[in-house]
Amino acid sequence: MTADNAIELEGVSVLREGRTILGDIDLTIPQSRVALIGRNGSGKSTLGRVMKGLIRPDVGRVRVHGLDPAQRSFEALSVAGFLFQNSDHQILCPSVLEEIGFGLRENGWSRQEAEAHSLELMARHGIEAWRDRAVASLSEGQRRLVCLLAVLVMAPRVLILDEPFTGLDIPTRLRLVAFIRELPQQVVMISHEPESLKDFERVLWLEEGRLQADGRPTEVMPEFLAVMHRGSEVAASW
Ligand SMILES: Nc1ncnc2c1ncn2[C@@H]1O[C@H](COP(=O)(O)OP(=O)(O)OP(=O)(O)O)[C@@H](O)[C@H]1O
Repeated sequence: MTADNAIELEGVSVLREGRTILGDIDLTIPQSRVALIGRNGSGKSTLGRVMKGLIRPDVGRVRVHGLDPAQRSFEALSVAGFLFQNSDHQILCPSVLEEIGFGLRENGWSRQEAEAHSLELMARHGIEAWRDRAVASLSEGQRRLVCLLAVLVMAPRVLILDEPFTGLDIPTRLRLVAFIRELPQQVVMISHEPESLKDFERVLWLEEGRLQADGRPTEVMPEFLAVMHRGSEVAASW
């Protein structure tokens, strides 16, 4: 079955060096706000990358709004946008305007068209004055916003955000939370911060590449936090 407004995974496994990084994941995600939580190394980024098509599963099938995200067509490549945890992994161009228009240029838009479209998006977010600034001269929070706009300019139907709040101060984080709240896209967010998940409809908790729990934040978060705090007590008793 394929739904054109949901992310679907059927029997998805990812294996590396003889280890199961993701094991037999079955999911249908029609909700518009979904969080991936879990301890370090539990497979969250891998699952996000599978949804974006950056990793092809060794076993199983993925469909994002009806498309295989690992297909090389423009439609399939742009169905989901991925915001990397570290903006240095995403930034490819020297200036802000070039960075935001890069994906459009790659997809055959002329420089003029890409710049006009990018500037319009920048103006909507009040940063058109940054057009010629070197991306390297921006703060981490500003770079995160540029990366987010470089993803949004492609008009993806789904946004996958890998720990977008890491390293941001409280005001910048709150601005980003508000920004994400208003997005019309379906959002899948990897986050360790319970505070940022208040608006979320569904939380998927991964443990060692498998689904440990799946439900509303009020159902999943108390148990998750209790287990994580027990983990820290074990660490403290070493
Ligand atoms: N290419 C690879 N080769 C071997 N092992 C890998 C590879 N990619 C990921 N892994 C392993 O898969 C596991 C899951 O990694 P992943 O980055 O998905 O976890 P995560 O939950 O996002 O972790 P974190 O919270 O630390 O970012 C880790 O043990 C990691 O070492």
